[in-house]
Amino acid sequence: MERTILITGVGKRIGYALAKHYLAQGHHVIGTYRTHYDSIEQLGKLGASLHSCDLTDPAAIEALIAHINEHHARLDTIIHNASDWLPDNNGLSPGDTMARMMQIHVSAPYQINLALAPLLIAAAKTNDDNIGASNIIHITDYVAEKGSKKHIAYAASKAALHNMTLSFASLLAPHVKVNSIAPAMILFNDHDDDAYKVKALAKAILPKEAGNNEIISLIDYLQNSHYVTGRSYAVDGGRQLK
Ligand SMILES: NC(=O)C1=CN([C@@H]2O[C@H](COP(=O)(O)OP(=O)(O)OC[C@H]3O[C@@H](n4cnc5c(N)ncnc54)[C@H](OP(=O)(O)O)[C@@H]3O)[C@@H](O)[C@H]2O)C=CC1
Ligand SMILES: Nc1nc2c(c(=O)[nH]1)N=C([C@H](O)[C@@H](O)CO)CN2
Repeated sequence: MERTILITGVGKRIGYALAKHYLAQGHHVIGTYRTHYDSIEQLGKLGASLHSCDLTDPAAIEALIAHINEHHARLDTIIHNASDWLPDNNGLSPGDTMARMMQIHVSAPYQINLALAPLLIAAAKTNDDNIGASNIIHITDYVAEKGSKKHIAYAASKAALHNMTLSFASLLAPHVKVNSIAPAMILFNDHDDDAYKVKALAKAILPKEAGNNEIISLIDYLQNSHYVTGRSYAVDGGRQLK
């Protein structure tokens, strides 16, 4: 079935891979971005609807919501991917650090989910099996359950994002499923040196950089399910067993 899928943070890495995957499958992708990379041009040429939206800007969030409600007849899936992996020693005050993490990872998804839920419900009802036919996916992090000594505010905000999975799953049943995906070592960053990579890989009993497809395959499964909701799906190489 052809879906309309909203993905936040499509400019690079996992969000970009998700957008390309669903465009290649013939779905309609609505992508938000902050920085206008060449990748945004590429996604536009592939047919994506693209919106500049800094999730720390309330006016930009309101404009995104208004545009989607006015210009998109249906919405089947929201993937909250956009994220800022801010360490606590980032130069901002602790108050500003926590406020930024909660804004991007909690407040923005909260506003978007509440405003666009009617579209998700309406889309689900167009399906023969309309139970659990639409989806919200919150991409959290393994550290939401474990904590992090160097990313305290980030980890707390991802834990709050998972708590919203529980609340929205109850609120939007039976037509909309709401699930978390809690990744660990999916993609290194360009600035990661060999020492960091060795240390990071050693944290899991499956020591590998998992890659985008681990997330893509799980989202494909969640979208096609009609029975899984209110849960977190770990993609972490068995870190809890180390
Ligand atoms: N990569 C990994 O190994 C892991 C990833 N995750 C989670 O998976 C998801 C994707 O990860 P990854 O692709 O590595 O993420 P990145 O940090 O590489 O990119 C995140 C995206 O979010 C955007 N973004 C950041 N801040 C804002 C903002 N204020 N407003 C709007 N957009 C913003 C970025 O835009 P811009 O390009 O402008 O910065 C970028 O497109 C994230 O939720 C992340 O927390 C969790 C654990 C491990
Ligand atoms: N927004 C982001 N969140 C996270 C990233 C990232 O690059 N962007 N990376 C990680 C690490 O891979 C970490 O899981 C390694 O243990 C975590 N979150």
